[in-house]
Amino acid sequence: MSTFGDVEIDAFVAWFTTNGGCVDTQAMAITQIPDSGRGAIALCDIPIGHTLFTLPRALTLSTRTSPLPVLFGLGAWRVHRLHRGWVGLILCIMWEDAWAHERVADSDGADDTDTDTSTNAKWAPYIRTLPSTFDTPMFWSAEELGELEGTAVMDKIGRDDAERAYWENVVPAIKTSPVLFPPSHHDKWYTLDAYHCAGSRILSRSFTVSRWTDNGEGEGEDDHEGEDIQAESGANTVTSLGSAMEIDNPQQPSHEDAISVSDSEDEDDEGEDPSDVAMVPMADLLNARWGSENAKLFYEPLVLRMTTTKEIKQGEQIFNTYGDPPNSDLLRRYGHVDLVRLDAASSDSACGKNEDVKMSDDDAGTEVIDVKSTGNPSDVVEIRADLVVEVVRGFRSGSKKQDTGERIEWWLDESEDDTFVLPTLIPKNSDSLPPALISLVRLLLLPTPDFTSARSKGKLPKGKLKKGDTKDNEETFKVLDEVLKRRERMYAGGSVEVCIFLPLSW
Ligand SMILES: C[S@@+](CC[C@H](N)C(=O)[O-])C[C@H]1O[C@@H](n2cnc3c(N)ncnc32)[C@H](O)[C@@H]1O
Repeated sequence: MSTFGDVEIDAFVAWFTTNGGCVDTQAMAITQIPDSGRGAIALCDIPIGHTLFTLPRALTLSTRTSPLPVLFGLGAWRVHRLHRGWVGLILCIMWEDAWAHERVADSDGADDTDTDTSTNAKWAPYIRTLPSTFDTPMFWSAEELGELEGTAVMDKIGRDDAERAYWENVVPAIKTSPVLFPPSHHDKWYTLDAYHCAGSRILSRSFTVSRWTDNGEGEGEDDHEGEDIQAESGANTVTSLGSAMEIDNPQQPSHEDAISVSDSEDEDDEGEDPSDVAMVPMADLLNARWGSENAKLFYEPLVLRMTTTKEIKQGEQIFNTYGDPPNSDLLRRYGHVDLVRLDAASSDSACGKNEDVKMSDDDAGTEVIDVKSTGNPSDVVEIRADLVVEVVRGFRSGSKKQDTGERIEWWLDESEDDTFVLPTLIPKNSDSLPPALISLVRLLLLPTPDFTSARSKGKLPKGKLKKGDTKDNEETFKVLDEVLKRRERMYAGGSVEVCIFLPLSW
């Protein structure tokens, strides 16, 4: 396979094919892509439905396939709570990393492929291709993070939770087994930095795949956006937003035990089975760009198959989807943002144009981009319900203020919306403000007798404005206007242009 002299990738491809993977080396190559690290390109025109590569399930790396949980002892694994969340897979990756590099050192610098395929360094050539530094906000200084104030990234970085799991679960676990985790490895391969690095590898590269069942359907496939079942029987798609599947690995008799490392009762808060999360070699070398997906990973009983979903011309990049998330998620998970041309004039539907954004030079010769005409069409503005409540409190007269608590309680019982999401690109002929937001504002503004009556009927105010120029509408608009202004002021990095259309009923 052409890798343009990338020796790490050459070793990886050799390992991949020796271990049952197949790549169409006439059709694709791995190369450096400007500003995106490595990526895959088409070596010839490739038709739709073409298999680019396949890999056996046993080549994916998860807590189901790694020998570590069994070697450590499944009971002890649970005692150290390594079966919850990502912490177990993080430890498996740190352990693979340690042995992938220490074994090379043991063999006087000569890479020993036989050793790599022995029990505890099976994924070594793959692990050596993975990044060990990241630009994601997890690694930003406090000052740099200040630039993200007001965005949805801030509440989702989760550094404190991650570090708690490291100190409470990982550190005590590695101290219990000097054979698996030699003390000489601790300061090099099991540091807090190494822990964050392994976590970031999972965040930016792991796949979520529904558990395989005999009838050819994945369990929980509705849990993940972007997973569509293909017409072809027995083929389900996998996205890089998620997890791994049941691994059939007859060479590892202990595997059945490993499955019990994590069962459905160990699902995390979002209902995901942590052992569904897996690293998928080769598939994770594909980059992504908004609206540009042209290949998808499908899972079949024995293999995972990367298949083209569009025609790809020679020289074009092969993109796998990350589900086209907003830039806040892209930055947090992958460390990059998507800037595509926004054609607001023809916004009948999502209106991004996915050609590359050209940069121009300013007077000082620095590359600049026109942020007004480029962006990510999936971007959103999140408005928390408590901001709405705060604004309404400022508007309401003293007598009405007393029952605000009751109104909020009723709202949460009935609608459960505590955050409202505004698209930054609004399709033509659609209401721009979320109906739930309008409903909440109207509820908070209702005169007390109307509130009492609405509650007795169990009917929240409608999520649209009344027809005509009523006082009710005027007040609702004042509140919405103030909410949007305050939300805008929360952004440290400047304002966001949100184009608000009046709801159709206005
Ligand atoms: C699944 S990996 C893809 C392979 C990766 N480029 C590599 O060199 O190993 C995802 C990472 O690739 C990079 N990436 C993917 N798509 C990108 C894009 N459109 N722009 C910039 N970086 C991108 C980001 O660093 C992201 O975390």
